[in-house]
Formats: sequence, structure tokens, C-alpha cells
Amino acid sequence: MTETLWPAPVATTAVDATVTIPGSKSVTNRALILAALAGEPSWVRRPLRSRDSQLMADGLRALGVGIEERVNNSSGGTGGGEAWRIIPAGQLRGPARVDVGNAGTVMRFLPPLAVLADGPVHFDGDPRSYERPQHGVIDSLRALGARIEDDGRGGFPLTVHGTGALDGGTVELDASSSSQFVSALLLSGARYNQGVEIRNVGGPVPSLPHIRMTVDMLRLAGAQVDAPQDGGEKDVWRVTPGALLGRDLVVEPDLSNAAPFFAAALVTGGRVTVRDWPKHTTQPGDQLREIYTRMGGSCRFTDDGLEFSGTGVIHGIEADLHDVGELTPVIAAVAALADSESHLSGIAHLRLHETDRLAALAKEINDLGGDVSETEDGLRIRPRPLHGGVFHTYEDHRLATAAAVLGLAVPGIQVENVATTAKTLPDFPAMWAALLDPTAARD
Ligand SMILES: O=C(O)C1=C[C@@H](OP(=O)(O)O)[C@@H](O)[C@H](O)C1
Ligand SMILES: C=C(OP(=O)(O)O)C(=O)O
Repeated sequence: MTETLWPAPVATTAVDATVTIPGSKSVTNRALILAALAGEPSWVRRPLRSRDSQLMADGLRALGVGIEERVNNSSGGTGGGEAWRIIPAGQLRGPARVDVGNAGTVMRFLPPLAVLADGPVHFDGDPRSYERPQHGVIDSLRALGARIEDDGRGGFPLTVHGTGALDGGTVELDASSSSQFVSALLLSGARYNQGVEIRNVGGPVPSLPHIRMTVDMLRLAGAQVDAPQDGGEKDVWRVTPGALLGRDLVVEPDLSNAAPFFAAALVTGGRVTVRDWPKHTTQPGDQLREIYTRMGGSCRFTDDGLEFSGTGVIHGIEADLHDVGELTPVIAAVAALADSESHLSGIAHLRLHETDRLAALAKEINDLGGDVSETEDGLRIRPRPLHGGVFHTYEDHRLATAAAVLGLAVPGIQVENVATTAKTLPDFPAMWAALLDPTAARD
């Protein structure tokens, strides 16, 4: 097979740009699920339009949900731009076929909703979807009363035999490999006859901010939720049965996708502003403010958004990224350009993400002359002078953006399959070019 290679542009001067980052994947896909389960239509404004959100929208459409994509709507409130009108199905329908791609949110969030369809829903996805853990969703749904046929190993392809309703109740699971198991059951749980109570009996759950996002969004849709974040029992989440309200929601920019753009400020000693950075958010990307500051940058809120400045000197970092694992690839790239060693921990679960991210980062950075080793639960990164070469991305959007960050400082990096960024950031190569072109960046 021939490789498609993208020459990562080198920064010849310090960047100085203001960037609009498309909507959050995690917020968009939760908003779509909650709108599909609501008792009335909803608006989702400034949604992310990417492979993962398109897969979610197509999956819901297959189940009978109406999703009208409108550009420049004038139906009021929050200004122009894109808005999706979501019309719940009344009765979700089967038979249906759903492609989950390699989208964790689609593969985990849709089966719990499909149990409410009135017929079989067949799920399949990319080869990697066969390897990513699904047991926390499938075994739990079975324990709550659902009939599911799988591949014999508890994963995709699988068929959920929807019967229009699910008893629900209490379920124990091991959510140490993905927070998405908990979010998935909570999101649909309000529509189960007895609601759902989820008890994690495994190790610590990663990505807790993403569960907070689920809880907050459920509450805003009118659901009653108990969660450890509010003093509830540790490792127990509960949603009471009830109708969900339609909402009019503006999706925040995807703060995790801001990671490479702020990294450009750090690496080049420049300045990048991300527009519309929320003052309060459950997105894990908000922790970039603290992490990149520890690495030598500084940030401040301006009238436009959040401005990050770098000096060109980057410090290594000791960081437990258990809560914010999806930031790891870009942080690892920045760390490889630092003036001292870094140790990233708490991220063993990244071996089960889009690819084995720990192995991939170590191999690809080392192939450029780096010195990265895998630890039991993370990476040790010792900065070395790097050289050009092909950086493989393993169909992982965040590997591609990490490679682009390295390319700012290291001439001759060729990124294989940069198009994989379309999972959450379809216009990445054009956005990156605009970042580096002062006239385009001053938009
Ligand atoms: O619920 C979500 O939207 C997400 C939860 C996290 O998954 P894990 O808990 O599997 O890491 C995160 O890494 C992923 O990018 C998005
Ligand atoms: C882990 C990620 O995605 P997914 O939703 O597919 O789990 C990610 O975006 O970094």
C-alpha cells in the first residue's frame, strides 16, 4: 500500500494567531444522544462536523431520529453558523444498521440507546472497534435485561435486540479501562423503567471530567442524577427514570483540539489565542492552562478568548494524566522538545484508545532520534535532538496532530495519513497552514 505523506510545515518565525476551534466532539455527541431521547425537539448549535459526529448522527438517523443540518439559520437566539435541529423518533426503530467507525462515543453510547428500539440493531465498525473494550457496556446491558448477540468475545460486530423498553436497575462493572462505559449507561438510563445505578467495582475510572460532563448535561436536560462529584458514594452513579427535555445548546469549542495550537506558541515562543474559550467547562482540555504553564508558557483570558504565550523554552513535566488522557499525544510531542526529562503517568488505558498510544508515541518519536520509553502506566520522555522522517499515525487523529507539533521544530517530518485528523478536526492541515501564515492567521 502506498503511504500518503504530508510534509509537516516548519515554523520559521514565532506564531502569532487567533484560531477558531470547531465544536467539542464529546459535547456534540452527548447532545445528540440526549436530544434523541428527549420528549421534544432540540437545537444543537455550532456542532462539531467530523467523522465521529457524523457517525453518531447517521446512527441516530438509522434508528428513526430526525436530524436536519442547517447553515446560517435565523431561528433566533445565538446568532448564525451551523445548527442541527433534532426531532426525536417517538419510538426508536429497528431493524437498523449502525457503523461505529473507531469512535468511542458512538461504540459505547449507542448500544444502550438501541435497547429502546423496537427491533434488532446491528452494529459494526472499523477493525480497531473489534479490539477496543466494550464489555462494560454489553455485559451491563445484559445484566439490566437486554438481549445482545456478539462475536463471542463481547465486542463488535454485535446485534442489540431492542424491545422498546429496558427494566434497568443496579449494575456492577469494571470501568477502569474507559469512563465511556459509565457515561454510556447514564445517558440512556433515565429512559429505562427503573433508571440505572452504576457501581464501579474495578480500579480507578479514567477521564472523570468526561463523566462530569455527562452528569451536567443530563441535569440540564431535566434528569435527576446522583454522582460522587457532589458528595455521593464513591464510584456510584445513579439516574432516576424520567422524561428528558429538549434543549437549545451551543457547543463549546473542542478544548482538547486546542492542544496542538497552543503547543505551537510554546514551541515557537509565539502567541496563540483560541476564541470563545469557556470560563467554566467540564472539558478536560481546560487543564491545558495549568499543564502548559508548568511547561513554560503563560496564559490569560482576553476579550477574544484564551491567549497562550511561549518563550521558546519548554520545561519537562511530571504529570498524572489519568483524568485528561486524550491530551497525552500532543503533550508528549511538546515534552520531546523540552529542556529536561518528562514523566507522564496514569495513562495505561491509552493502550486501548484509537491505537496503543503509548507504544505508538514511543516508536514514532524514537524513530526520529528520540528517547521515549514506556512505563507500566505511561511514558518517560528524554529530549534528544530529533531528525526528519516518516511519522506513522495508526489512524489516530491525535498522533497526527502530535507529529505536526514536532514538525514545527524538526525539519523533514512527513506525517503519514494526516487525513485521519478528520475524526475530530477535519480541516486540520488548512488550519495549521493558516496558523503559520501571518496574513491568514490575522483573520
Ligand atoms: O466520553 C467522552 O467523550 C470521552 C471519554 C474519554 O474516554 P476514555 O475514558 O475511554 O479515555 C476520552 O479519552 C475520549 O476522547 C472522549
Ligand atoms: C480517545 C479518544 O476518542 P474516542 O472517543 O474514540 O475514545 C480521543 O479522541 O482521544
